[in-house]
Amino acid sequence: MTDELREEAVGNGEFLARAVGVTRRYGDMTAVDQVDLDIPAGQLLGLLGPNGAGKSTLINMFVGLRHPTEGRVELFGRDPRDMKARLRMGVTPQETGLPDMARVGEVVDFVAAHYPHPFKRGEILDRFGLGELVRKQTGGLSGGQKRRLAVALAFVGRPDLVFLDEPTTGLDVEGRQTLWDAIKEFHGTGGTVVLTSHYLEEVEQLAQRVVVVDRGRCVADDSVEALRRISGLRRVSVLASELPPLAGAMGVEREGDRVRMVTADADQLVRELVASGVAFTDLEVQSGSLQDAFLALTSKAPAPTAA
Ligand SMILES: Nc1ncnc2c1ncn2[C@@H]1O[C@H](COP(=O)(O)OP(=O)(O)OP(=O)(O)O)[C@@H](O)[C@H]1O
Repeated sequence: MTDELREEAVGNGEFLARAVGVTRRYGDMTAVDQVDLDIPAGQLLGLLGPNGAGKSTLINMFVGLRHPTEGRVELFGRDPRDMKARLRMGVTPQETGLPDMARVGEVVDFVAAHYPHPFKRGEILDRFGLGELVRKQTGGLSGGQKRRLAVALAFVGRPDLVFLDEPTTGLDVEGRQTLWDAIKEFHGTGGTVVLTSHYLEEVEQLAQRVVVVDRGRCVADDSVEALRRISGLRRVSVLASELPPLAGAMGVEREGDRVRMVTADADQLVRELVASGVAFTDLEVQSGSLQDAFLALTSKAPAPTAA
C-alpha cells in the first residue's frame, strides 16, 4: 500500500485485521474467549499478558495458522488463509526454525521470492544490523542473530501489516535497540504492527495502543498513557539523606540520596513528607509505570485507588 493509501485507510477507519467474537478452545481448555479486536491501518499495537494468556493463539488466528472455534477473523477483509491477504502480511512466530546450511542472504532471497515487491536483501539486512552476515550459514549464527534474522524476514515482502510474537526475547541491549529502530522506522512510514512482549518497557517504548489479555479475554484496550492512569499509582521521588517511615508510601527504594516511593495518593504523601519536617530537595511526581497498570489489571486483587 502506498503512503497516500495508508493515510486514506486511516482516514476511512479501514481495519487491516479484525477479530469478531473469537473463541479458540483446545479440548476443554479455552485459550481465547470471546475476543473482539480491530487493527486499524497505521497503528502500533502491543499485546500484553502473562504466560498462557492467549496472545500467541490470537496472533496465530490472525495469520491463518489456527481456526477460531467460534467467531470470525479477517485479514484485509478476507479469510486469513487467502493468498491475497497473506501477501500483504509478515509474521515472526514465537519460535522459528532456519535451515542450518543455508546462508543468511539465501534465506532472505528465498522468502523474497514469494512476494511481488520485496525489499532487496542488502537493504533489509542492513536495516536489521545483519549486513555483515550475508554469507554466513544460519547454523553458525548466535541465538540473538538468528532472532534478528527471523524478525527481518517478516519485513522482506514489504508488508502493510506485521505480527511479531515476542520479537526481542533473548536479545542483548544492542540487538533489542536495533530491532526497536527497525520497527519504529517501519511504523514511521505508515506500517501497521502488532507485537507481543513480556518486556513492559518495550511496549511503553514502541506501542501507541496496548491490549492486555488475561485468561483468554481482553481486559484492557487503551493508550499506554491511559493504562498508566488506570493503575492510579504515582511515583514520588526526592533527594534526602534520611526519611522517616511514611504511611502513604507503598514501596520505597533508595539509590544514593535519591528515594523513590510508590503511592496511591501523591498529594497526601507530599503533605506527610512536609509535616515530618525532614530536609529534602528535588521533588518529582510521576505516573506509575505500565508495569503497575499491568499488574493491577491481571491480578485478582482490585486495582489500587486513590484514597
Ligand atoms: N496446541 C495447543 N494445544 C493445547 N493447548 C494449547 C495449545 N497452544 C496453546 N495452548 C494453551 O492455550 C493457552 C494460551 O496459550 P498461548 O500460547 O496462546 O498464550 P500466550 O499468552 O502466548 O503465552 P506466552 O506468553 O507464555 O507465550 C495456554 O494455556 C496454552 O497451554
